[in-house]
Amino acid sequence: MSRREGRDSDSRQNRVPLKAFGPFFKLGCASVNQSSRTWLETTCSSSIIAPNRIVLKAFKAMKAIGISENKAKPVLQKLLKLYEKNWKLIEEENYRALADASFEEEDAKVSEQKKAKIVEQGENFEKEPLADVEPLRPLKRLRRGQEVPATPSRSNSSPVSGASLLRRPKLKEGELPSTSMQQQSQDKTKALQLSTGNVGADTPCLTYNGKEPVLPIIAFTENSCISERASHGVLIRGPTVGPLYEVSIAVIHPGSLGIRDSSAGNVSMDQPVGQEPHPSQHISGEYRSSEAQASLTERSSNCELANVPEGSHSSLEIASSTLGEVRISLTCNSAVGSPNFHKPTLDELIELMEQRGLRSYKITDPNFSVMNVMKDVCECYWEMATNSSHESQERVSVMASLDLLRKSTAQDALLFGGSEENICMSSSMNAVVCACVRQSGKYVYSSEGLLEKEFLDECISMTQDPQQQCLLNCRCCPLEISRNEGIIEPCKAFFTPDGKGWGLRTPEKLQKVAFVCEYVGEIVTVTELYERNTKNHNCPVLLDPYWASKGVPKDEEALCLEATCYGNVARFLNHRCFDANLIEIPVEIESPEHHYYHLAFFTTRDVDAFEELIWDYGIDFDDHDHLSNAFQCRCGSKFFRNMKNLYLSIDSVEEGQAKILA
Ligand SMILES: C[S@@+](CC[C@H](N)C(=O)[O-])C[C@H]1O[C@@H](n2cnc3c(N)ncnc32)[C@H](O)[C@@H]1O
Repeated sequence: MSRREGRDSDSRQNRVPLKAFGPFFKLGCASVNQSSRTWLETTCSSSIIAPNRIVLKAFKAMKAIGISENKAKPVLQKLLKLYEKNWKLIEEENYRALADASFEEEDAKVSEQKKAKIVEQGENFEKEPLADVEPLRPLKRLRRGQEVPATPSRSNSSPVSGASLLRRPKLKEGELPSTSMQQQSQDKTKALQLSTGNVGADTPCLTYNGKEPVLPIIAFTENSCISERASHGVLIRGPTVGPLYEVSIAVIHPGSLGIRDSSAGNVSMDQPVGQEPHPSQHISGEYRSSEAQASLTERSSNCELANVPEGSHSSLEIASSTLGEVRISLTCNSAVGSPNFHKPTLDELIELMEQRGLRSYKITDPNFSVMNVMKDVCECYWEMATNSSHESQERVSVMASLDLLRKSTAQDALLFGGSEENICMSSSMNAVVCACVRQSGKYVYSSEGLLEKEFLDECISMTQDPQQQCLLNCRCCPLEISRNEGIIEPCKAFFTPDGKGWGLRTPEKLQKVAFVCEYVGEIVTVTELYERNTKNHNCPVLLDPYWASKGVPKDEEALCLEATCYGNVARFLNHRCFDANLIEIPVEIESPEHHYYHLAFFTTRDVDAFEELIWDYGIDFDDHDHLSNAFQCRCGSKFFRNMKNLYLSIDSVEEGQAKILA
C-alpha cells in the first residue's frame, strides 16, 4: 500500500460511520426521506386504527407525557397512514414521532387562537402615543419586494427614518428583561436548555403580553415553556402574524465547512407538496477556500437568507442531495405564530444538536461533534455526486475537484517558495515553481474550472500515442529537454586519479547553473535498502521529504532512490565535501503531493572541460550507524569532513595521482 493510501484509510477509520447516526438524522433535527418530510400535511381516515393493544400502548405512552388520548388519536391516524401502518417507525424512541406530531398539532391550534388575539391587540396598540415607543432592532430584512429598513444601532434610541419600528413588550413581574444583549444571551442559554427538555423548576420563562412582536429571542412558547414537552426536537419558530419577514435561518453551507463542497446539494425551505421550490430558496454549493478559513460565527452570519413564509412549513431543509436521497432538515414549528422568534446562531444550533446527540442517543464518544457529522454527511454525498452518472452532478464535481486541485497545488507551490507568476501549470497534476510558465506555460484550466481544450486534446493524443508521454510534463524544464535532446551525452565516466574509483566529467565547459543530469536509480524502501546490505553503496537518496516530519519515521514506508544496480551516468558522480561543483535540486514532475520528486543536478559554478563533476553527498562521516561510513573520503576539499581519515585520504590521493602520472 502506498503512503498515500495508508493515510486515506487511516482517516476513514477515524470517521464516525454515518449509519451510526441514523436515528439522529431521522427525527427532530433531520429527516431522511420525502415521505417523512411531508407527513404533517398528510390526512387520513379514522378507520385505520383498531383499538387494539398496540394502540392502547401508544396512548399510554402519550398520556405519560401529558397528551390525552383524544389529542393523540387523530395524530396517530395520520402517522399510521403516512408510515403505511409501520408501527416500528411509530414506536421508535418511545413514540417520539407521535409525541412530536401531537405537539405540533397542539401548537397549530394555539397559534390560530393567538393569531386572532394578536391582530386584535395590535390594532389597539397603534393608538398609543409615540412617546412610549422604544426602537427595537428590526428583523434583518423585510420580505423581498418590501423596502429594506435601515438597521438602527441598539444603543441609539432615536428611530431611524424610514425604518419600521417594533416595540419592546412590557414584561410582567418575574419575567426576564430583554434589554441587553448579554441578557439575551443568557436567555438563549436557558432557552436552549428548555428546548431540550432540561429545565430546572426555577427557570424563568419569558411570556408575551400579546401587544407587539418582541425582540427576537430564541424559541419560547407563549404561555408555557417548551420544557413542558417531552420532545427533544429542535424547534425554530417562524413568524406567522404581522408582516412577512425574511429571516436568516441557520443554514449550514456545506462549502463553508472547510471541506469538499457538497456540490450536488441544495439548501432550501420545504415546499408544500407538489410545489417546486422557488429558485431563490436554493443555495448551490460552491467551494471557496477563503470561506473555509472563516470562523463559525462568520460562517453563520454569512449565511444566505431563506424565506419563512407565513403560517407554513414544518421543516427546514438544510442540505440535500440533488436526487433527494440524503436530506438534513430542521423541524420548524412555524405553525405557532411566535413573534419571539429568534434565529439561532450556528453555534447555538450545534450546541443543541450535540446536547441532543449526547443525551437522547447516548453517544459516549467524547469526540462526538456535530460539525464532524456534518463533515461526514457532506463527504458522503460528495462521493455520491462524484460517482453518480447524473450529468450535472458529474460536471459540478469535476469542476469542484479541479478547483480544489488548482487551489491546493497553487498554494503548495507557493509554500515551496515560488511566486504566483512562477507557478508552472503545464501539467494536469503539476504545479512546480519554475520559470518556464513565463515562456510557454499557460494555466490549463478555464475560469470555470474546466480543462482548456488544447490541453485536453494534448492529453487525448498522448493517451492514444504513448510515445508522446513526455508531453504531459513541462517541455521547457531542463529535465525534459535533456530527455528529449540528450544533454546527458557529453558526460563521460572516467577513472579518477585519486582513489575514488570511477568518476564523471564532461568534455565541454559548463556554465554556472547549467542542468547536467538527473539522478536515476531503483525506487526501494529504506528497509529494502538495508536488506540489500550492499557493501559498496552508491549514495541512496530519500525521495519523501516529509518522511521524518510525520511523527515516527517508518523505514518500510519511506522510498529512496538506489543506483547500485540500475542507474544512469549520475551513478558515477563522486562526493566532495561542501564545495562541490554540482548541486542536487528536487524537481517535481508528476507528483501533485510534493512527496516524491526527481533529483536533478545543476552546476554551482562554471565548470571547466574535463573537470570532474562532483556533488556533496551530505553525509556525516562520524555517524558510524549509517551507510555513510561505507567509504573513506578522498575529496581533498579544504572543508573536508572526514577528519579521522584526513592523513589516510591525502596519502591515497597522492598515491593515486602518482599512479596516474606513471
Ligand atoms: C555513487 S558511487 C560513485 C562512483 C564510484 N566511484 C564508482 O567507481 O562506481 C559512490 C562510491 O564512490 C566512492 N567515492 C565517492 N566519493 C568518494 C570520495 N570523495 N572519496 C572516496 N571514495 C569516494 C565510494 O566508494 C562511494 O561508495
